[in-house]
Amino acid sequence: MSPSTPGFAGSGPVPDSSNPVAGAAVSVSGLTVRRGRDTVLQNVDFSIPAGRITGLLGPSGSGKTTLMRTIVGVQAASGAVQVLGRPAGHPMLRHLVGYVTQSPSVYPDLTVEANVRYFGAMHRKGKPDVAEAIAAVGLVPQARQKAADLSGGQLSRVSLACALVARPQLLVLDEPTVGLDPVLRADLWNRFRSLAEAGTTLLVSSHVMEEASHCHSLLLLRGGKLLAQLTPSELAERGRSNDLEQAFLTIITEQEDHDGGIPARSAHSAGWHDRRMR
Ligand SMILES: Nc1ncnc2c1ncn2[C@@H]1O[C@H](COP(=O)(O)OP(=O)(O)OP(=O)(O)O)[C@@H](O)[C@H]1O
Repeated sequence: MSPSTPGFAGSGPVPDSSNPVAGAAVSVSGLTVRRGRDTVLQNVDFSIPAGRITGLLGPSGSGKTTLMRTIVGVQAASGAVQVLGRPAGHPMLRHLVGYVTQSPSVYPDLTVEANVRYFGAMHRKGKPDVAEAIAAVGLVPQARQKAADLSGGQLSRVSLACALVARPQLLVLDEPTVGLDPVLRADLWNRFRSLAEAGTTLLVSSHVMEEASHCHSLLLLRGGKLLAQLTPSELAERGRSNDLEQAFLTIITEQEDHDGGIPARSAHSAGWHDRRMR
């Protein structure tokens, strides 16, 4: 949800997120995305359970953003992508799906409150919803400040509030915790958990493997392919380590060996460590 995604603007009744959709919120089958000459997602199949937090994890360039863009309906793709029972990008989904991009898209000349009010108005949300969304992201003290005067982490949280105010059934968050200190990061994960408990489905990308432990289910992407969909404890078991980053690297290495005996270049050339250093 951002000014750069006008497709999400609109009016009309917004279903409350306390009314969970039964079964899968998203199902993807045979998804392939080509960008230019490159195949950036290759024959991907998975489903995302409703009312759960699904983590989308993978090294830089593995296709996380492309996959999220496909789910929210702004990326051309082949294959089938069903979102809340409708094809991705269906006009009815505009009121049901919130998308927070990696780069915060807010109006710099408006205050935090005015930004959130603007997006709330598109979904017929009033003052209490605006106040709740701002409180949820810990920006009450900054509510009257112009967005232009905020830090990078605060700006990201304004974007998140602009999505939360609509109370979407599916919330797609591209690296929402980047640039946040550990306390705010923990606060946000608590908020995500509460949203899921109230029935919202969350798809959250991250490059910080420790964050995987906050998710109910994980999608592990590597080079445009889905390596696995599993729970954090299954990841630890399959990767033979309680360090989830190490466990993922083990799975990557095994996959490369399986795919043709590629030398175990994964740990450092996977982009994973570079990514963590950002
Ligand atoms: N506009 C574009 N045109 C062509 N290729 C693109 C375009 N945008 C991204 N790609 C390529 O698609 C692949 C997947 O990119 P994507 O942004 O989805 O990865 P990501 O996992 O989200 O990366 P990051 O974690 O760095 O944001 C990359 O190889 C990237 O170079």
